[in-house]
Amino acid sequence: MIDDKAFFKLVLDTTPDQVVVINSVGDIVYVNRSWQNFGEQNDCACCDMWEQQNYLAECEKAAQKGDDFGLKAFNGITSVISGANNDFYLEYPCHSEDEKRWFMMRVVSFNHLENGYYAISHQNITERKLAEELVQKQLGVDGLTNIANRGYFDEFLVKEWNRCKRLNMPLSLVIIDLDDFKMLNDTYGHQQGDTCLKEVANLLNDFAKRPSDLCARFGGEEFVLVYGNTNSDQACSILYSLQKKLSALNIDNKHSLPSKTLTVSIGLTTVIPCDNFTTESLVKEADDLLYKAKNNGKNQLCVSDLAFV
Ligand SMILES: Nc1nc2c(ncn2[C@@H]2O[C@H](COP(=O)(O)OP(=O)(O)OP(=O)(O)O)[C@@H](O)[C@H]2O)c(=O)[nH]1
Repeated sequence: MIDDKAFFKLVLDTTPDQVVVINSVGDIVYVNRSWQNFGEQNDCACCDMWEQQNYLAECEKAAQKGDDFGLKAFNGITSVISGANNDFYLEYPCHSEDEKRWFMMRVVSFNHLENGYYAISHQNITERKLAEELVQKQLGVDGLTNIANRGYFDEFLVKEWNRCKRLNMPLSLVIIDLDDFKMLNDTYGHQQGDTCLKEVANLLNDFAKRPSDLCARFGGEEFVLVYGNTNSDQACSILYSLQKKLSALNIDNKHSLPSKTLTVSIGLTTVIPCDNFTTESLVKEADDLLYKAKNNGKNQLCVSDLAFV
């Protein structure tokens, strides 16, 4: 039986997973070779000079900067240290400038010479996550917000267009763009920006309840709403209550000009589908109205009713 410290250290250095061991107050007491390599290649505070670092303090720092995953990691690790949980798993994004990456953190406790220790391993799960993203895309779901994606919207709009054309009913199309979203990203960080997009998407999705309605992410910080069998007045009244609910969310965007909290600009157009129009011209009209709203100072709704033209 081998009982040699150097031997086991070498064994731990063979794993591609980044392993770090902390004590019960979060001080790092051991890291393997993969951990050190990752730190050197990625400029990570916690991997560099690891002997002087406290893992929990690094998670807390990340959480204070608005990193949700930092907070989740902190809570998960402390739950294992306190004995509330036997172990803890967390899948989290760790994208670099030029590469999408995800990792799974796994925390397990063990005792050595009557002291409690916690082995935290980080496994690269990017391949699986990319495969999941691809499946989601094929299913028509936007990976970040979990609402419909652009591809699903394109198909839905054509179907709803044809149905409304057959039944001679109005169809309303709305394009919503978050105001000064770049500022929000720049002020609070990209991750906070992602959280904001998810919050807004959830809210908008609540305003697409009927089978003939759809809320989708059009791209970036733009969303679309389709309302079959809905005239301009009806769509406007939905959008006024949507604007109220959005402003009640009170999402900070302190450097934005229209307001210190997040606002949106909206283009709404309504048409009774016929051969004079196409789905493309409908989208273009809503987009033109959106840009009119932006140019008029943002935080407003611009409307055109083509149903009676
Ligand atoms: N966090 C995050 N940001 C995104 C995402 N998609 C697009 N963005 C950002 O959205 C910002 C859009 O910037 P702009 O097109 O200048 O628009 P804006 O700052 O909202 O300005 P206006 O439209 O004129 O009000 C860019 O900084 C993009 O990086 C995303 O998925 N997550």
